[in-house]
Amino acid sequence: MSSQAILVENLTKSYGRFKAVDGLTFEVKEGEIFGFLGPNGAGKTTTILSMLGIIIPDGGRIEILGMDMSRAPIKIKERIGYLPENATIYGELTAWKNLEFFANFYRLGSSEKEKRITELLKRVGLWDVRYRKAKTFSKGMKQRLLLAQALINDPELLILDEPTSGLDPEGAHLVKEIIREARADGKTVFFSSHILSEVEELSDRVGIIVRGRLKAVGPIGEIKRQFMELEGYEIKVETKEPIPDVRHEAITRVERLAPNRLIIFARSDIREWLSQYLTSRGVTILSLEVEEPSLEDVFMKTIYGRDEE
Ligand SMILES: Nc1ncnc2c1ncn2[C@@H]1O[C@H](COP(=O)(O)OP(=O)(O)OP(=O)(O)O)[C@@H](O)[C@H]1O
Repeated sequence: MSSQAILVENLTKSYGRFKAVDGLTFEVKEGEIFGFLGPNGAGKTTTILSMLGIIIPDGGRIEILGMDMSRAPIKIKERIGYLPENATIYGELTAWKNLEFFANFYRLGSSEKEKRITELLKRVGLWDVRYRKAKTFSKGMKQRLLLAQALINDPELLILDEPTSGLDPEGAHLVKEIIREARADGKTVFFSSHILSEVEELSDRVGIIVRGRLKAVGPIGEIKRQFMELEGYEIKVETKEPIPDVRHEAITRVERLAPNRLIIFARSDIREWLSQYLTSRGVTILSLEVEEPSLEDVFMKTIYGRDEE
């Protein structure tokens, strides 16, 4: 049994001459929530559709739950749940009937089917309105019904394309709760979003895609650290006495604001070294701060960063 729920290797897809996905490689581990973050048009949906076998990629390899997508698409689909971007429900059918319709695609006995539908309607908070036509539902209620639909076959892996898109904060919160519960149940969740805060809040690991390419992948904390190593730590130091020249292999640049005030740009956090160095030269430190970029900065710079120009 593989410990990866998803393996995407060197995935490439063009529409005409436009490369929507360009050599994408990442993996999603079993049991984790993986947030696929990127601006509109970055290639998220194209990647997802390739993972589902709906789009045939130009190149690369996709393994889902240890199976090759190009060889076992049907077997794979039986074990995953999918929520498309802008999915629609049957407005003329009740919540119950909507789920029943999808439950009929899977080989479930009728008591098993009823049990599953009951559980899911309760889980997504639609039990009390199960006999209401879905067209009377709010956007958030519709989205929760769609999530229940994606869960109908008790999938091992959930693939959700922009699951909170267009929802108000309350609606988005409920959707996030359902996603967390799915993980608590042992399911793996892959979801896409262009909303940084939500990806940060929900994901165990994150992949950032920009113009068809993966810009970073890993736990948010690690991505921030990697970025800081690349972009530099900004260390501000203020002392009582004038500061002598500071030299360290991690320092990329020094800005002297005053004889006793410096901003040091470095590839690592050298505060400890700096404080020892200055103290050993009889300089009293008044303040020593390091500037950490917010994830917002990381994201923005990843998108509009130098190598993109
Ligand atoms: N069938 C198609 N024909 C031509 N171009 C396409 C097609 N589908 C997508 N594209 C283009 O490929 C790029 C990637 O689209 P994709 O839908 O994968 O991005 P996305 O990250 O999911 O964005 P969004 O969040 O806006 O859906 C976009 O520039 C889009 O215009």
